[in-house]
Amino acid sequence: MTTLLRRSGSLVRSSRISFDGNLCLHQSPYSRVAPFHAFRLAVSRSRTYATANSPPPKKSKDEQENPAKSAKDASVAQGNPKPGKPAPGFEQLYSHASPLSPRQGDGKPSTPPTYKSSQAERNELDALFEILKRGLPRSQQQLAKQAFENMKRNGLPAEVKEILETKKKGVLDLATVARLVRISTKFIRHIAEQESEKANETKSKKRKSQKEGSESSGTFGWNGEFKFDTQSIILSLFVAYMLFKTVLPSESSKEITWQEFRTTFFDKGLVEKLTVSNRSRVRVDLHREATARMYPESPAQHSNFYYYFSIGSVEAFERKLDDAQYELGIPSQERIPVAYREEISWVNTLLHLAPTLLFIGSLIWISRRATSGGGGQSGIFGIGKSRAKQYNQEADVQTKFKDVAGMDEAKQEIMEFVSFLKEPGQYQRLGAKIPRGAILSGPPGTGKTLLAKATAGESGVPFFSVSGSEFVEMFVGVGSSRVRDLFANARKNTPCIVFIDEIDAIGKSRGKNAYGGGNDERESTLNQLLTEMDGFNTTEQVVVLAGTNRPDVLDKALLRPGRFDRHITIDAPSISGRKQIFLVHLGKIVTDENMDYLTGRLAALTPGFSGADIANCVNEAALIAARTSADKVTMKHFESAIERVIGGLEKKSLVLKPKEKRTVAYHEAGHAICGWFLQYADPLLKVSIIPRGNGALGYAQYLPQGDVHLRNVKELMDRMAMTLGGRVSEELNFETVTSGASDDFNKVTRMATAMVTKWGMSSKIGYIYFEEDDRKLHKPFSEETARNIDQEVRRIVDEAYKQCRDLLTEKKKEVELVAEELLRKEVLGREDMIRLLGNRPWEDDKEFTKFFDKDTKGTPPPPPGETLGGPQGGDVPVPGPVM
Ligand SMILES: Nc1ncnc2c1ncn2[C@@H]1O[C@H](COP(=O)(O)OP(=O)(O)OP(=O)(O)O)[C@@H](O)[C@H]1O
Repeated sequence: MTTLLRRSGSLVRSSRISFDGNLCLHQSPYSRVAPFHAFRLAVSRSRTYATANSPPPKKSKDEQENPAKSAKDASVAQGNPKPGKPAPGFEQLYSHASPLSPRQGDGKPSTPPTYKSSQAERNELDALFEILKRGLPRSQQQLAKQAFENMKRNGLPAEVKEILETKKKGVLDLATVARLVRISTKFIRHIAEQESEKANETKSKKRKSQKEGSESSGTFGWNGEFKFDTQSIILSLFVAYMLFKTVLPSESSKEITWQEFRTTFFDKGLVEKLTVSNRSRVRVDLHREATARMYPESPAQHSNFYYYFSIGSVEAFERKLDDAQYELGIPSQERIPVAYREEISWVNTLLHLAPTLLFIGSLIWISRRATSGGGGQSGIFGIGKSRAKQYNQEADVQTKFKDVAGMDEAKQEIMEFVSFLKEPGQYQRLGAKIPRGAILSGPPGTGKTLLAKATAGESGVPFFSVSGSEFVEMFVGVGSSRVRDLFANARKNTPCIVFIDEIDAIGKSRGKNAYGGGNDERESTLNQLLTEMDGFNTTEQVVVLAGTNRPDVLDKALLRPGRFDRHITIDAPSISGRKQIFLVHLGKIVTDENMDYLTGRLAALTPGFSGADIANCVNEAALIAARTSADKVTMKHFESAIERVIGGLEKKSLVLKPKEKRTVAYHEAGHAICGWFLQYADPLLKVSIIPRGNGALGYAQYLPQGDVHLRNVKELMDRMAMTLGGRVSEELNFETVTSGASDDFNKVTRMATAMVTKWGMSSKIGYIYFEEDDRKLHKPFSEETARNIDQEVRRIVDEAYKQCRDLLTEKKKEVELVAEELLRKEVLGREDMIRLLGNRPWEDDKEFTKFFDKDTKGTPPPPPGETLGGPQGGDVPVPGPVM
């Protein structure tokens, strides 16, 4: 017997018998009851056939005539005079068309009668449940219990009642037991169905509410669709792993020693199979049921759990196992099977691959970071791609020619490109060659980019905008590759406009770099550009526009006809141009000023302003108005904005000493008197001795004498005399002079030098032009000429000085008058000057004066223009062509 027990196979056999035998503990009628699952199969099979094929049972005539009566009779016949209602939740059981279902007259299942149970019957039910339970899987035991409890509580169905009656009589045959099992199964299934229905209902309600929630909030919730993006995959993997870890016991295997293996499992015959992995580890598979019975607390009963032990060598293990089996007397045909296998450990494999994966990952990450900052191209392969931004003609390029004020000639020139892009046929028919491109050159902010955009907007074609510097990269060959890519893109999108801003970054003249060698990368980029521009055929509607502030440094090859055929120069706007630009930008501003007067006055006040300066000024005025909580922008705000743009913010915190203030006032008065009494100088518009942000101790604005294009010697001499007015006034009114006139001297010297070396205004030097080139080490003239130039410059400045000194000596009283008034009021305007000095002896340009002399509202005439001399500051008007 001992031997038999130690044999694992025998143990299993005996355990099965005892398990089945548990069901038969009660002798008599139950003793041969088959396990529950076998009945279940049989019952469900018979039910299926019955429900599918049998017609409802025929009713007797009496039943048909009086169904209620017949039901009552039936109940009475069963010894239960008052049939009750079915137990709640059991109604449906009878509502299915099955032979079990009692039927009403209309063929619909009727509510079956139930019978109140006695205590004895309830005890019987408990006993029946105990028997049934053993044949049920654990998951169903709870449901079965619930079914029996329901019966006890709410009444017994007729059939159950019948079975209990039969049992009472002591004759419970196999067919009756089968009936009992069938009814119980049905109840259990019914309860299970109800629960799952309930669960489904709750689920669908939840889903519905989630859906509604996500729809109403406009966010995307889970809608049953999988999105295969990296983040979802990683998230799902993580959730799956966490679930796996939660559902499965964290310890799915446990190491034991050989001794434990022997005493705990092997000697007790619990081992089913051994598996040797990688010649170092033995997995022990146990007979689970037997182990569970012997060690109820052991984790070994879980299907995913196993024990293992390590071995030194396979040979030693086999020897030990043989010895052990021999000791136990296990015959060779019943010995424990041993399998061998080689396993690959994923963890080890991953650890081996980790450095390589890490390296590749870092490479990809670095390349992405390196290129993503610059303009949207990602990945190391995107480095040679063009970074031009493409503007869509419908959505992005809304600029039209009406938004570009002034520069009528430039617009005229560029208009031809628009009509070429719109109607190419008209040109091609006449055999005209279409210009390939145009270079727009001019000072910063004069509207070159704006004009190019307007060209694209008018012609309704895609617009590629790129800056010259975006071709430049530290890698060799990237520039030319980007040029190639840009033009390839453009060709795919014909007709289109390509705009290269700041083209001088790549288009600089080759070989001009005298020092330090050439820049091969830049030159190869330029060569590629030249090639691409040559590469168009006449039918390709790609127009290349380029903008630059330095047309003088561009390579000649770039400018030749066939590439950039048109050279369009955009200068700082004239007074009428400024007026129009103000008009464009004032469109968005809330103001009730008279537009004609406002734009005229502002244009007069802003000589030398570019379009960008004007846009800035208008915006600044709106900001000032907003800061003071005004409802509209007034002239005062515009004037403050102009002052601010020119001179910077007033520095009220910087308080000058009385002596310094006096010097500044006399200095400014000197300039003002010269400007008032010299015929070709500019009369004062506004002067203030409040220091401003950029280091100037004062600020003055002079009325410009129209847009001047030529200056004669007399005008230049008057301007130089006016510029020296500050210092001369200091000399005449104080014991000593200050450093405040240095910028005046700079201006005067440059004017005088230009008169001598460029404008042929010195009879001694003659009609010679000497180019200033700071990069050249040697001057382009001899020592003697240099000496002569110096003498001539000195002579001219001395003459201007004399002229100024004579005037200010004569007008010493007036200087004092103006200076003292300035000291008192800190700010003087044109009206103050007229009040103090009378009308100017010379006629001023009406174009300008009309905006200031008309000003009867007392608004101080505002000021763009010059900043007044602090120690390092400048003052005095700047004669246009001289500078
Ligand atoms: N003629 C104009 N009409 C209306 N607005 C203008 C005009 N010129 C310039 N502006 C304003 O100035 C801004 C800057 O102009 P833009 O960028 O075209 O100058 P740019 O000549 O290309 O300057 P840069 O040479 O520095 O590139 C424009 O956005 C516009 O608001």
